[in-house]
Amino acid sequence: MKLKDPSLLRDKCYIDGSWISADSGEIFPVTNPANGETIASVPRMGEAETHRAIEAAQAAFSSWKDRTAKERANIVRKWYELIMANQDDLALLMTMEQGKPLAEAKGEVAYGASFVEWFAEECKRVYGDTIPEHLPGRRLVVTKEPIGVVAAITPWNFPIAMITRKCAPAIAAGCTVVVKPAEDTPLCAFALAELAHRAGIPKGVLNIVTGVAKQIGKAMTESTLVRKLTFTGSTPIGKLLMKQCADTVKKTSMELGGNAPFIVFDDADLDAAVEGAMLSKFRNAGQTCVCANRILVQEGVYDAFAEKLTKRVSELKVAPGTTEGSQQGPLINTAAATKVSELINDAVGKGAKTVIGGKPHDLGGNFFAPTVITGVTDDMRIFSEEIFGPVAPLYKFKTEEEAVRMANDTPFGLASYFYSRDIGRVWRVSRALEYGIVGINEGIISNEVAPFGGVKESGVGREGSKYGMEDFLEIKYLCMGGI
Ligand SMILES: NC(=O)C1=CN([C@@H]2O[C@H](COP(=O)(O)OP(=O)(O)OC[C@H]3O[C@@H](n4cnc5c(N)ncnc54)[C@H](OP(=O)(O)O)[C@@H]3O)[C@@H](O)[C@H]2O)C=CC1
Ligand SMILES: O=C(O)CCCC(=O)O
Repeated sequence: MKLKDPSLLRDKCYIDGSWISADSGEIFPVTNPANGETIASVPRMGEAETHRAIEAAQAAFSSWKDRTAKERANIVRKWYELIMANQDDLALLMTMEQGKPLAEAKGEVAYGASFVEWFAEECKRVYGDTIPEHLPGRRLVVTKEPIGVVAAITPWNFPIAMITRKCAPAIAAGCTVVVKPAEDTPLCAFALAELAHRAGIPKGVLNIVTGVAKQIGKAMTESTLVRKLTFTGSTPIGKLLMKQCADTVKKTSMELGGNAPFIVFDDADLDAAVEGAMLSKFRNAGQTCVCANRILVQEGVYDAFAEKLTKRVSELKVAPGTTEGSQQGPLINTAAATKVSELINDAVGKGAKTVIGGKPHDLGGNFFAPTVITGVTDDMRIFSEEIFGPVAPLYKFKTEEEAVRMANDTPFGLASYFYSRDIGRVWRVSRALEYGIVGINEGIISNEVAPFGGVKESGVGREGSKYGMEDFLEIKYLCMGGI
């Protein structure tokens, strides 16, 4: 891997401002999902090292929180500038360990950096309140304080943005953080730590620990020093971590699985809907929690939509992420490709029809052919499970009521999308969808200025936007008498 700045490729954990090996000296390999080759080996840490990282974060907390907001803002802003200055190297690291096409990886670096920029600005506006007194001679004041040591556990599908979306608000607010990145994508996390170090983020404020997920998660959740756990990943692990946090009553933020409906009504601009579906469905090879998971199309435009979508899907260039013009890289691992095949086979076995794709790509390995299947119904596994792959299943519906019922027929409630040009329907359906996010005539809803998060079993809390800061703050109420 040829980085412009080779020192961004780190293979040790970052604890208390130093690069550290596991106590045991054990390591595990990081592989390129496009060809299975080992890129680096990183420390296999466990409970003891995680507790030390938490202690370092606790030790750094009091002086970091006592800096003025402007001082913290300037340092975090510097971090943003360094991330953007190293966009090419970070993107290459990401493509090598995660697989997404280089152009998409560059986009994620900018997207990830946008949270750092936003929260550097936002931390100067953590305002409190005054409340009209309830009795004479009293003054009631509300202040907001950083919550303390934060533990963050992040997934492999956005190796930079999921870390910055958590760490930037936490650090800007005055918290200190211990991050456990996914085992598949630790190198981006280390590079972010290296840049944080160069930006002047003091030792102990940001720590990165890699290793045995269960042990690290145990140390993070049982520690009384950790006041908040923020997690992005699967719903079962999110539920497990929430349970583990109960004993020490930690505040939690959970960004969990989705099962996004993408509804196309008869009155939609069909070309716009196809473009929106391409973006929402095939971004990151379908491996996002906000990807369109069920495409519901009204009967009057079903065949036309299927035809137009299939044509666009046939044009997708599948290739290793480092190949010029690649639009879809490999899936993260063999298990992911196997699961996608199983969901398609189940649907086809129950009567669905593969229009294009439907099988592993000719490139072999973890590459999967971009797929459209029609005639999909709600008794198939694919209706209720997160696909996390490049498969567009098309369901047919007759009425608006039926579409809304199908859309809400899931325990998940993260992102939803619909295309319509009827203003009355736009308001009705927006209100009826039980989701944290609704994209209306829009396939990409993620950005740093808007609140990202779900309802039902998709999670708790919001990331990004002014609301994303609140999750790392505690309210303190001062009641002054004798005035
Ligand atoms: N909502 C979302 O954005 C995401 C959803 N998913 C969904 O989950 C499926 C499985 O993906 P997967 O990567 O296995 O998701 P996981 O939920 O298992 O992994 C997410 C993070 O949690 C960590 N983790 C796993 N088990 C524990 C534990 N017991 N204690 C503490 N941390 C733990 C992982 O570590 P490690 O990597 O070391 O195992 C990783 O850092 C996907 O196919 C997709 O459907 C996956 C990723 C993101
Ligand atoms: O899939 C996820 O893990 C959520 C990130 C997606 C996004 O920010 O758009």
